[in-house]
Amino acid sequence: MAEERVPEISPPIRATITHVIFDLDGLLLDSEKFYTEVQKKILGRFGKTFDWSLKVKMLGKKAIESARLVVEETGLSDVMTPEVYLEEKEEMLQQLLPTTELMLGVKQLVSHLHANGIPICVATGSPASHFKLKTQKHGEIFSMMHHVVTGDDPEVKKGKPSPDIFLAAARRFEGTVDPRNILVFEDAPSGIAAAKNAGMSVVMVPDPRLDVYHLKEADQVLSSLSDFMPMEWGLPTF
Ligand SMILES: O=P(O)(O)OC[C@@H](O)CO
Ligand SMILES: [Mg+2]
Repeated sequence: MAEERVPEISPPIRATITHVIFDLDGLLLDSEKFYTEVQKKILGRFGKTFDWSLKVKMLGKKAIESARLVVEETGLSDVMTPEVYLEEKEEMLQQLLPTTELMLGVKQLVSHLHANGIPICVATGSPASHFKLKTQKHGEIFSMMHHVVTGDDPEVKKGKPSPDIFLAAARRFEGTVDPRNILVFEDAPSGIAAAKNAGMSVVMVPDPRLDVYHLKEADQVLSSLSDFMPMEWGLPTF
């Protein structure tokens, strides 16, 4: 008797994606650990600890917004302004950021989307000067990005969870792009909220230490970018 062939069943398409926006820190780059290290060192000098709950609030934010949060929430306001706090961090970051490595699956996914003509870009809360330092070893990957929007861009009035940065990133693609056709990749709760506020779909690749309640607004949650299935989003398959 001939063996019965079981037809392959494709998963339903979640959305029809034509354009992709990548977050940077903690998503494309393993750079959050450097910001954490520097924050711990500065706070340690004042006998303060830098805990995970504060780190979660800072993820994805513009540098000055993060600095304000640290200074206010750790009671440093009497000894330091957010601006001085940023300056304190800078020297150590200048040493650490150029050593930044890519996260798992980045090379494969970015190269795949680029090779298949899907317009891709970066939207990061961090400033342009830090983008340059962090990406200097990874020129090939970042040359595939159509554009980069950083947190100090004049169009980014408010950081994530405001949709400003993702709407600015969408405007800089060629032609008019409907936000419903844009997929954002993010690691931060504030970034998930920003993408949803911009009317976009969002795949979250969270730090495993994040509490599950932070994951619920994401359209999909993955352990790493290497688990992403383009077909589920109407994108060309690997
Ligand atoms: O928006 P991203 O690229 O995550 O960067 C902002 C912040 O998380 C850096 O500590
Ligand atoms: Mg991030």
